[in-house]
Amino acid sequence: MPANRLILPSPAKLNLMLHILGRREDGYHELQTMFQFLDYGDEITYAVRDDGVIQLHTEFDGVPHDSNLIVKAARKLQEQSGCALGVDIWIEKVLPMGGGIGGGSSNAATTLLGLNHLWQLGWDEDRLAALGLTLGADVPVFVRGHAAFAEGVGEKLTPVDPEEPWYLVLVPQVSVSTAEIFSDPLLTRNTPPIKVRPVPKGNSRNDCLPVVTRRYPEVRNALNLLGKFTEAKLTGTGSCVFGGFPSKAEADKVSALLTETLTGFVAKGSNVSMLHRKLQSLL
Ligand SMILES: C[C@@](CO)(OP(=O)(O)O)[C@H](O)COP(=O)(O)OP(=O)(O)OC[C@H]1O[C@@H](n2ccc(N)nc2=O)[C@H](O)[C@@H]1O
Ligand SMILES: Nc1ncnc2c1ncn2[C@@H]1O[C@H](COP(=O)(O)OP(=O)(O)O)[C@@H](O)[C@H]1O
Repeated sequence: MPANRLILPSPAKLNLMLHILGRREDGYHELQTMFQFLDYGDEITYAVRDDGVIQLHTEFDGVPHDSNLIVKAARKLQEQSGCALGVDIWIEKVLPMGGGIGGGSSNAATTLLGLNHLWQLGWDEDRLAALGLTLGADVPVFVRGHAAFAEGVGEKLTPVDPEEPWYLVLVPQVSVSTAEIFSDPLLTRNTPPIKVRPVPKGNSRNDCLPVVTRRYPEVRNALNLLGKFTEAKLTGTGSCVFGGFPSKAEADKVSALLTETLTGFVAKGSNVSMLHRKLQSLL
C-alpha cells in the first residue's frame, strides 16, 4: 500500500556569491551565482484526497491561497500530469518571506517532489525542474537538491561541493522585493562572466548589495554588526545576511551577542538538501 500522507522538509538556500552579467530582452537578468542549502527550513505535510481538490490549510499573511507557490506548484503538476487526485496541505513556516533564502521557491520544489511521490507520477527530475522554472528562477536548484553554480537566470546548474560551515543568518525585519531590486537603475549589470571552472576562490561578491544597502538601512546595520566577527554577506536580494564559522559553538557565541538586538538563527551549510536526504530514506 503506498503511503497517502507525507511530511517533508523545505530547506533554505544561500547565495554564496551573485554576479549580474546583463539583462535579457524579457527583463530577466543573466546571473552567475553559487547556491548552497541550509539544514534549516519549513516543514510541509501532505495528505492525498480522492476528489481532486488542492487545499492549503495554513494561512499566510499577505499571500492569498491561490497565489501561494505551494498551491500553484500543486495545480500545475496536477494539470500537466492529468492526475485525478488532490491533496490537503499544512505548513509550519519558519523561513522569513522576502529574505533571499528562497522559502517560496523551496516550498514549491518540495511540493513538486512530494506530490510526484504521493501521486505516484514517476516524473523524472528534469521534467520537475522544467516545470519548477515556470514558477520561479530559484525552484530548479531546490528540485535538484545539490549545491550548484548557476547560470542563465539560475536554471543552468553545475553541481559543486563548497565547504559546509556553520552559518549565522541574521534576519533584518524588512521584506525585500526581488523585482524592485532588479529594476533599480543603479544596479550593476555588467560584471564579466567567470569562465574558469571550478570557480576560483575570491569571487564572493553579491552585485545586489550596494542597491539593497542603500534602500534598506536595516540590512546595512546587520552587515556592519556581523562584519565585526566574520565576512558578512548578503544572500540573493536580501534581506538576510550571513557569515560562516568553523563550528556550531562559534556561530552560537556570536549569535548570542547579536540576537539581543537582531533576529537570527544558526544552521549548517549543506551540499545535499535535507529534502533529498529525507526522500532518499523513503525509498
Ligand atoms: C535573486 C535570487 C538569487 O537566488 O534570489 P532571491 O533573493 O529572490 O531569493 C533569484 O534569482 C530570484 O529568483 P526568484 O525569487 O525565484 O525570482 P522570480 O520569482 O523568478 O522573479 C522575481 C522578479 O525578479 C526579477 N528577476 C528575477 C530573477 C532574475 N534572474 N532576473 C530578474 O530580473 C524579475 O523582475 C522577476 O519578475
Ligand atoms: N509558500 C510561500 N512561501 C513564501 N513566500 C511565498 C509563498 N508563496 C508565495 N510567496 C510570495 O513570494 C515572495 C518571495 O518569497 P520567498 O521565496 O520566501 O523570498 P525570497 O525570494 O526573497 O527568498 C513572498 O514575499 C510572498 O509574497
